[in-house]
Amino acid sequence: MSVAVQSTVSKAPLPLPTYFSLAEQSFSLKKRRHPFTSSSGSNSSCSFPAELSHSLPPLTPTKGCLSLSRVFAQHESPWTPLSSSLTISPSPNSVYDPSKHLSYFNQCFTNLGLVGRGCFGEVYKVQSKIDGRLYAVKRSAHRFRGKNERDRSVREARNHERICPHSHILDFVAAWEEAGRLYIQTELCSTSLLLHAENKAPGTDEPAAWAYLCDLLSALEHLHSHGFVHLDLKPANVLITDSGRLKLGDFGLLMELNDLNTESPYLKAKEDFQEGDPRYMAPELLRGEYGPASDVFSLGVSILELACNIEVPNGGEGWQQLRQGHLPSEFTNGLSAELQSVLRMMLAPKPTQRPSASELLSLPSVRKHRWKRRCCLMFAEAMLTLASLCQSVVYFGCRLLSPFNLPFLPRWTAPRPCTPPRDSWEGDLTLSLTTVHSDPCSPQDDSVVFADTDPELSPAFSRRVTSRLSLESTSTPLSGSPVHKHGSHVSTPTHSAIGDWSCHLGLTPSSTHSANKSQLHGERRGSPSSTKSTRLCGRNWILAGDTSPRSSLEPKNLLSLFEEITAE
Ligand SMILES: Nc1ncnc2c1ncn2[C@@H]1O[C@H](COP(=O)(O)OP(=O)(O)OP(=O)(O)O)[C@@H](O)[C@H]1O
Repeated sequence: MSVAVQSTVSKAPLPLPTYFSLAEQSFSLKKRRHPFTSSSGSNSSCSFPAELSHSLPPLTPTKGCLSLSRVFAQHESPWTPLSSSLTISPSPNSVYDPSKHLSYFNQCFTNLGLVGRGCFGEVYKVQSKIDGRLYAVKRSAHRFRGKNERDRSVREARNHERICPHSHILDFVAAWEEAGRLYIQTELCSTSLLLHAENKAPGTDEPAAWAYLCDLLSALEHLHSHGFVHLDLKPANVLITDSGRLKLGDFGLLMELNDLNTESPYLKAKEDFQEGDPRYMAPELLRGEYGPASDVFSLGVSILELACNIEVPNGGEGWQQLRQGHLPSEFTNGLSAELQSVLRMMLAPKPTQRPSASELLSLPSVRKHRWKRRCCLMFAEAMLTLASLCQSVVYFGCRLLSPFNLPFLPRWTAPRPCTPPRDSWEGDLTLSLTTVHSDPCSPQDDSVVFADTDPELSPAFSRRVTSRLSLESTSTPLSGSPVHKHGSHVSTPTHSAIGDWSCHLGLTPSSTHSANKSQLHGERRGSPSSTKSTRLCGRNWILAGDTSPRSSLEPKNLLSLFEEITAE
């Protein structure tokens, strides 16, 4: 059989995508990446591969001359709203005062820290000062160095805004430009599907793969039915909410199907269709053809990768074979015949042979799994809402009872802020003139963000990375189905507290998840506890080496407190 395969493959090799470099020739077991390097791995548009970005020494700060972006003042744009959500409504709802020497971001949000980084942007968890909710804000990694770079970022924001809301599409909130950078505000998720998959134990995970397939087919069906194609579908561009729901994001390459007939302002050349990640790229894109079937192919490759827990090749024989309709049997043999047959349909070499997203959703095998998936999500989301309610009731109950000094109630102290002591982007605009080092991809850039949060962390970059790792792991779920392993609701102000509560309710059995959260808070405040390790003891958090009684009321120990009272 392998002889037959080889002869077919060698007959008609496909042309390689223009941006192929450092091609990985065959399928291999999944590698773990550094969470704060580019999430897209070998995305061709990045200047260097993710693996290299953290092995190279950090760039030394430039002392001699100002970077080009600082010399040419045209990049120093004032705050400019880009989304209709900011231009139509009475935009910053009185929180923003343009006469103040503070950026829109700093006036309207509290920055709670870095949650991820891609080739083009850094993503921060923030709390809105307007509605108190938690959001993610993606800021371009550096000031625009030219029109093309700006166009690419603005296109992503405008594309995202054009999509009608859907339960499996990342919610867009707003976009604006300030000081030569683009900011996109979206709903906050836990992590990306890529990072989630990399934290899994090796081996196949078919139930999870069916769940991912159902969610992403729904997202594609929605996009395609509204006349759009994503053209960059891959696990790095999919996010997971705390309930485990998948959300398709990153609409930088989104195309409207009508754009073929009309004059598209952005994509014209054949090479423009090859901007996506070659590992997931449909073969017809190399000929400059695109359509909904290209997304179905990319989804097929993503599901193959996630189901078998493998790295898919970005070039060579393995890449060619996959585009000739040959699945890597050494990995797919462990999958059920049902899933293999769905994958075969999605990975058909000719776009006309591939079923559409809605046809796939109506297959009996998919319908069966979709029904189960809906039930799981409903349950997970109901539990999160319940946990949120319980938490609020207990919180307000304790606050009401605290004046009575009841012996079973812990002494009330104001909740400790979970924000860094200094707004990390404070002086974002003024810094542009005073800070000399400005390389977007170098770690020093983050010293602006994390400076003075912990004196121990400042001198050594490696420790700062540790800090960021713990930050990242607060939002990265552990192995297993995400449905049962996330803790908190995404967009309520009580996000982290709910997470701890749902941990008690069995939704988040990840001790490291919350442990890191605890560590994170310690590190951010620069308290002595930041260097102590945390461990889980029964239902209470103990700081190893910390023998002092916990005086503050924390949601983590409220449940055990109430259990003790009931027992008495
Ligand atoms: N809404 C969000 N909520 C939580 N985390 C997010 C969110 N958006 C992005 N992230 C995190 O930030 C990382 C980088 O984001 P993203 O991939 O959008 O950046 P990018 O520069 O566009 O990346 P790419 O290199 O794929 O173009 C993601 O992998 C994810 O871990």
